[in-house]
Amino acid sequence: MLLEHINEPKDLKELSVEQLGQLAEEIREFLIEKLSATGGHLAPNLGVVELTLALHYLYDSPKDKFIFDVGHQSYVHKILTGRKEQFDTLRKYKGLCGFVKRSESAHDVWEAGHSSTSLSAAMGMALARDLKGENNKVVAVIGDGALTGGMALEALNHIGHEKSNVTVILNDNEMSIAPNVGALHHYLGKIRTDRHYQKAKDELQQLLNKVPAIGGKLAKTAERLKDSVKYLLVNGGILFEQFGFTYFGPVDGHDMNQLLDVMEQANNVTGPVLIHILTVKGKGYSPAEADSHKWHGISPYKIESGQVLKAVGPPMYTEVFSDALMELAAEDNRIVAVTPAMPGGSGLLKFAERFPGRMIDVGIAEQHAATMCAALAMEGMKPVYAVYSTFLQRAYDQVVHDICRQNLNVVFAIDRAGFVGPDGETHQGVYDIAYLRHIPNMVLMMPKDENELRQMMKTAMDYSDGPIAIRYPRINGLGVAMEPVMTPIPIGQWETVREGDSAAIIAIGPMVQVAEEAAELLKREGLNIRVVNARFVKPLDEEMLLQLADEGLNMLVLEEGCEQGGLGSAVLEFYSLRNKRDVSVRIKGVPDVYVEHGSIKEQRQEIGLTAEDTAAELKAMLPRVRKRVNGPA
Ligand SMILES: Cc1ncc(C[n+]2csc(CCOP(=O)(O)OP(=O)(O)O)c2C)c(N)n1
Ligand SMILES: CC(=O)[C@@H](O)[C@H](O)COP(=O)(O)O
Ligand SMILES: [Mg+2]
Repeated sequence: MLLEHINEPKDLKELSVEQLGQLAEEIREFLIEKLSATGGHLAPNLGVVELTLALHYLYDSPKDKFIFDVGHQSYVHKILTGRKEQFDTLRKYKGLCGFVKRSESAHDVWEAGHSSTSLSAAMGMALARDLKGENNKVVAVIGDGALTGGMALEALNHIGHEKSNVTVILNDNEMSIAPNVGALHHYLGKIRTDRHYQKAKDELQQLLNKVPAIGGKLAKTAERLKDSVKYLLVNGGILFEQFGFTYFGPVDGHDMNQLLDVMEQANNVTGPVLIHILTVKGKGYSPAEADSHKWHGISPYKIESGQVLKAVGPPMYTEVFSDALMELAAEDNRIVAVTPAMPGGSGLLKFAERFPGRMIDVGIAEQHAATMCAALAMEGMKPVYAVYSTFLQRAYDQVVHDICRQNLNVVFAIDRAGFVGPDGETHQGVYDIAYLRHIPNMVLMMPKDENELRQMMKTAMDYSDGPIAIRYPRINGLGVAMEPVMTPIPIGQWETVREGDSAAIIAIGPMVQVAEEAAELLKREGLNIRVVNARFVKPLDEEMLLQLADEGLNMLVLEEGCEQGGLGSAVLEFYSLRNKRDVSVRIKGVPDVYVEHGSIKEQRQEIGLTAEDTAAELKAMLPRVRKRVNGPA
């Protein structure tokens, strides 16, 4: 076994190309075995084994800087840089991060999790290098999916302009998470299917050979035609060449010899270089090769059968959203679903099958998706922008400038709101309450359970006065009864789910259940805690807030979102703006920290968002309670 002797990149340098090939197979077996227990981004990593070996074989990390776009395909890099022993902790609490992580290794020079940032980072590092008079290599590895992200094209444009010494390795496996989309994808496809080019080129040559030697101008024209057509055919990377890059490729990204050869050639070129490699997502594990969409990010599985060990239970909120949307779309053909490259994760695959042409995947283009939805609404359609909370951060200006300011009736279906678990700090959906609620015309709501999500879907579809957003978490529902008819909820109306006169918890989303559990704990201590389902962040239920203040109840606002600017801030602002000085409000949410990977349960424990924490928080707020003398409360 070669892998056991590889503890840092220099251990690769003595290996032969054949040994590198053997090592690649050992790494594949390692990944398949380890991730069967931990889950993770298996397919992307199986596709970059040879590439990552070639990088560490040829270059000198960390002096030479490797920047992995998104970073979900950095497991091989981690194996080669001294972290293979930690793979049993991958994406677990306080364990190995599933993305590049500077605190883990000096070889991790740039972190991500969100797509399409690698080329901008590469430009910055190259510029710093040049200004400091240093001479290290800067290499960005970007996938064909990430290349559809606007930032990547902005950076490509700038790098070509600056003619910086940057090497871009385009890992083209024809997949984003789902099959990739876009004109660029089709362009790459043309280059990829070079056998057609090859055939055309050969036919052209044979044709020209048959033409009897013709003198004069015609001969010259024919020659020029042949050369320009040949150039175009041969040099599929014409687009990148026009951007100022020297294009190499397409290269078989699993052929060590080809990879090393082309990367050595590229090493001798000054200015921007783009190496286009063709890989297979999921290479070496047949279930992943057969369905790399499913195996992009996978739960633990049985290696032999490829059977995924999914926990059973009530439907995920995403599934409830998807079913409700299809029910509503069957009745309203204005409804169009828009996703930035997440049709699977956002639950839109069945919708796309059932309503052909009404599910639009724009690629990794959250900003474009938002403004396109604004225009769809402007023209009388009912766009449903399905997006993860964390990825909607990319489109903040478009939400303000194009959608809310023009007061357009876009429905935001914000998934992964709150803690997301294993993806950790780059993916936590804990900022959208803060970055949406202050925008004029926005309506923002969150259900306490899956049945209320259905009601909110109907509420949103019936609402036509401007933008409206529903946020829901990356968890299973509570298993509550689902009312067959979706009944809309009056906009801005909260709900008291538990009566009480000792204090009140104002909770949102899954925190309502936590609040009820805390109230149950405190009941044993003679406290009657009221629980309010603050299902609208905007508008607030002003009547209920004034009533709570009039009753003089101590209030604890409980939210799985940032405390600064969140629901609690909204409540405090409400009272302050009305000069209500004699109110007691405390906020319990996510403090000013990043919450790293682990399970959602562990993340709540770390932050103090459990029922026990909430009970303790409330007791600390209340004057010592005298035991009731006459019987239970
Ligand atoms: C801004 C943003 N939007 C969406 C995602 C979700 N996402 C993660 S990886 C990925 C696809 C990346 O495709 P590609 O770059 O081709 O890499 P591959 O997995 O094919 O190796 C997407 C859409 C993200 N991480 N960041
Ligand atoms: C790397 C990336 O951003 C996506 O693969 C993300 O991990 C998907 O998240 P879900 O697993 O919540 O769909
Ligand atoms: Mg890809």
